[in-house]
Amino acid sequence: MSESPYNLIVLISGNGSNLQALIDACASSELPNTRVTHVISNRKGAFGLQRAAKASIPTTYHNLVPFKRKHPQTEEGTAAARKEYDSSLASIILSLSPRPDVIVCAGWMHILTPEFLNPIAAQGIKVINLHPALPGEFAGAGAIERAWKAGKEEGLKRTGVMIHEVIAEVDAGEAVVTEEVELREGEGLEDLEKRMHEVEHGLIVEGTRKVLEKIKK
Ligand SMILES: Nc1nc2c(c(=O)[nH]1)N[C@@H](CN(C=O)c1ccc(C(=O)N[C@@H](CCC(=O)O)C(=O)O)cc1)CN2
Ligand SMILES: NCC(=O)N[C@@H]1O[C@H](COP(=O)([O-])[O-])[C@@H](O)[C@H]1O
Repeated sequence: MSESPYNLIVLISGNGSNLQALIDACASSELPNTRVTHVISNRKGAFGLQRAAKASIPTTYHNLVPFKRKHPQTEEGTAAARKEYDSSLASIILSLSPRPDVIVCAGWMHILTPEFLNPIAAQGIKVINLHPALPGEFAGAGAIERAWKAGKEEGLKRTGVMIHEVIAEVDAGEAVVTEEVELREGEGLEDLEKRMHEVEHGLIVEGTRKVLEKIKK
């Protein structure tokens, strides 16, 4: 990797354990010459914001409510609000210094619209996402529970985790790295979730490193 550091902006919505994995990797040799320069959450109470603050990483709470208030509470109004919200999110990110090399969705629980994706792509910034499923399976929210149920009810033998490029179609972007996770007969959902999160914490670092290795600084 080059002398000038690689800059990551991480989008979160919750606990931030995957954010923590990235922060720890930057502090070790796992992600050399790399730093998390900003963390953005769509939820004020996200514990990941506290993790960032503890690591002296600047944070932003990007609240959807002010955008919703400007539109009628209809399907169309909500869609318009989300587009304005996403456009604003892109403007916030593009106004930050240093400019990110990669934006990592680490439990970011909003579907990103082209109003976000297009201006970011225009600046040559990659967006990647951690998804607790394999390519083409269980797209969207609640993937772990859906796989667990498929194991119980349909005999599914394995699920997995992937880091993928983010495109408009949800969880359909090219996979950067994947790892299968076996489904164990009689295992409870919480135990599967624990095993999945352990895989996530390693894969988010490996996937970020793979993307950074392709960026020439
Ligand atoms: N355009 C894209 N946006 C996002 C992607 C993507 O691949 N393309 N990945 C997701 C992350 N994600 C799964 O990995 C995901 C998260 C949330 C949802 C979802 O249905 N969210 C609801 C709201 C849920 C909430 O606010 O509690 C919604 O957006 O209406 C789907 C997929 C990140 N975004
Ligand atoms: N569709 C994306 C998705 O469901 N992501 C899920 O959000 C969690 C975030 O945890 P964290 O806040 O502790 O990193 C991850 O564990 C992942 O399974």
